[in-house]
Amino acid sequence: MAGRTSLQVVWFKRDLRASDNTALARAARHGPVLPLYIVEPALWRREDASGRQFAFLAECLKDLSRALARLGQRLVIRVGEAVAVLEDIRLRHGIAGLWSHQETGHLASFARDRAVASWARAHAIPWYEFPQDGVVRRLASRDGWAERWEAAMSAPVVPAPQALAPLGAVRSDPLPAAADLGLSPDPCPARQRGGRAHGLAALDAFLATRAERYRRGMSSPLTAPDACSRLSAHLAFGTLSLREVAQAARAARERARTDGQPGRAAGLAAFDKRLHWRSHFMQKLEDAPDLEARAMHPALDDLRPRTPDRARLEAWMRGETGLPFLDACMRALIATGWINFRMRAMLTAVASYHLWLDWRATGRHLARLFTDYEPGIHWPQIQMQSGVTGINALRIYNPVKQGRDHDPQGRFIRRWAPELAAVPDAFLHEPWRWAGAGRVIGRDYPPPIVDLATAAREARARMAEARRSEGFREAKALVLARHGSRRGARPRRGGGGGDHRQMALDL
Ligand SMILES: Cc1cc2nc3c(=O)[nH]c(=O)nc-3n(C[C@H](O)[C@H](O)[C@H](O)COP(=O)(O)OP(=O)(O)OC[C@H]3O[C@@H](n4cnc5c(N)ncnc54)[C@H](O)[C@@H]3O)c2cc1C
Repeated sequence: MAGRTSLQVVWFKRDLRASDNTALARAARHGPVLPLYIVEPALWRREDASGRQFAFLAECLKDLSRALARLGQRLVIRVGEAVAVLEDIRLRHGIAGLWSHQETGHLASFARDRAVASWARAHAIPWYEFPQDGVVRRLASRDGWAERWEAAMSAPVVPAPQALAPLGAVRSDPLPAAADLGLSPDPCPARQRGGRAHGLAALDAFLATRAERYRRGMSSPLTAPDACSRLSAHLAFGTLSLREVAQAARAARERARTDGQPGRAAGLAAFDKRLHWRSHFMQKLEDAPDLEARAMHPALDDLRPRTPDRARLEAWMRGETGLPFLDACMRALIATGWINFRMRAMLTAVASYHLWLDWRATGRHLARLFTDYEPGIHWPQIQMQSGVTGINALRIYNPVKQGRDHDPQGRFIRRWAPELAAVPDAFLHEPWRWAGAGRVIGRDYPPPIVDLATAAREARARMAEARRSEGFREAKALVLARHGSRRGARPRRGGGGGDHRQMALDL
C-alpha cells in the first residue's frame, strides 16, 4: 500500500508545540502531514510514571491539537505500542517519511526508539530525527561540546508551517483516562497546568518581573515557587523549546542591561547558566542510557542494599521521618508536583546518606512526584546527590541546618506540618529537644527516624572506604573523561581532576 504515498508522519514526543518544531516544519515542506501522538501504555506502566505527569500531558495535547487544527489538521492520537501504531498507519495510509525530534529518555523509550528504527529500515521509510535539547547524539568527546551548545541555542527559531493540508478521515483514539493506563490516583491540587499558553505566560512573567528575585529567592522553598522560572515541566514536555527560551532570556537580559536593571540582568545570566546545565546533564544520559539503572562509578553501584529498608523508605516517601523541614519539603512536593533545586538535592541526600537507601528506589519515587520529570536531568542529579558518580564532592545536607537557613521562622514547616502547631518557634526545627516534646512527638508526629549526626558520620565513613577501594581512581578518571564538563575545568594539583563547575553550583 505504502508505494506512492506522500504522507509525512510527524511523531510528537516531548516536543508538544507547533512553533520552533523543526520536525513539523520540515515535514510540511515534503507533503501532507499526519501529526501523531502515541500514548504508549508500557511507558505509563513504568515505576517513574505518574498521574500528575499524565494530567499535564493531557493538557498539553489538548492545546497542541487546537494549535494544529488552526493550521488545518488536528492532532491524531493513537493508543498502543509505537511500532504497532506506525505499522497500522503504514498499512492504512502509507508513510513516505517519519519525522520527530531526538529523545534522550529513559531505558524504555530508548528501546522503543531502537524498535522503531528497525521497523522503519525494514520498510524503507526514512526517519528524520532532529536535535532539540542541545544534546549531541553519538558524541565522541566532550571537548568542544559547549561551543556546539552555543551554536544550537543561537540558531534561528523555526516558525510553524503556515498551513497543514487537511487529511480527511484518519482514526484518532480518545485519550484514555489515567486509570485505564494503570496509573494510581495521584492527587496534586497545586499542580502546574500544561499547554503552550501556560508555558508562554510563565516565561513572559519570569522575564518581565520575576527574574529580578531569581538569585535571591531560588534557595528557599518559601520564595522559590515565585522566584524561579517554573519552566521545567514545559521544557520537559516541549511546549516551549529550549532554544526559544534561551533566546527570549538573552534578549530580555540585553533590555535589562540597557534599561539599567542590573538585578534582573544578573538573574537572567544565572538562568542562562541553568539552561546550559540542563543540556550538560541530559548529555550524560544520552552518552550512557542506563544511568537510571547503574551508578556512573562501578565501585559505587552496590554501595547500599538493593532492597531498601521498607520502613525508612516509606517514612521518607510520605514525609513522616520526624525531621520537620525534610517532611515539609516532601509534603509540599506531593501537593504541588514541584520543589526547588536545593530541596530536591536535600531530599535525595538525606535518603541516600542518613537513611542509606538505594538511589534507584528513591529516584523513582521523586520522578513520580515531579510533574517536570526529565530523565536526562533526573538520573544524573540523583546519582550526583547520592555520591555514586565518583567525580563530585559529597554533599551531605543537614536538614536541620537547611531549615534554619531557608525557613528561619518556620513558616514553611508550619504550613506543611500542622501537627507541630503546639511547638514553640525556637524548637520547631528540632522539636524533640523541646521540654514539652512528649505532648506531640510520638503522638501526633514521629520522633526523628535517625540521629542526624551519627548517621552522617557513618555515611561519610562508608563513602571514604568505598573511595579507597582498589581501582577507584582509575575508574573515576574514565567517568570524568566521559561525563565531566570541560567548561571552566582547571587541572588540579595531584592529578585526578574533578567536575569543578558542578561542585561550584552557586546554590
Ligand atoms: C535530585 C534532583 C532531581 C532533579 N530532577 C529534575 C527533573 O526530573 N526535571 C527537571 O527539569 N529538573 C530536575 N532537577 C533540576 C532542578 O531542580 C529543576 O530543573 C528546577 O528546580 C526546575 O524549576 P525551574 O524550571 O523553576 O528552574 P529554574 O531555576 O528556573 O531553571 C530553568 C531551567 O534550567 C534547568 N535547570 C535548572 N537547574 C538545573 C540543574 N541543577 N541541573 C540541570 N538543569 C537545571 C531546568 O530545565 C529548569 O527548568 C533535579 C534536581 C535534583 C537535585
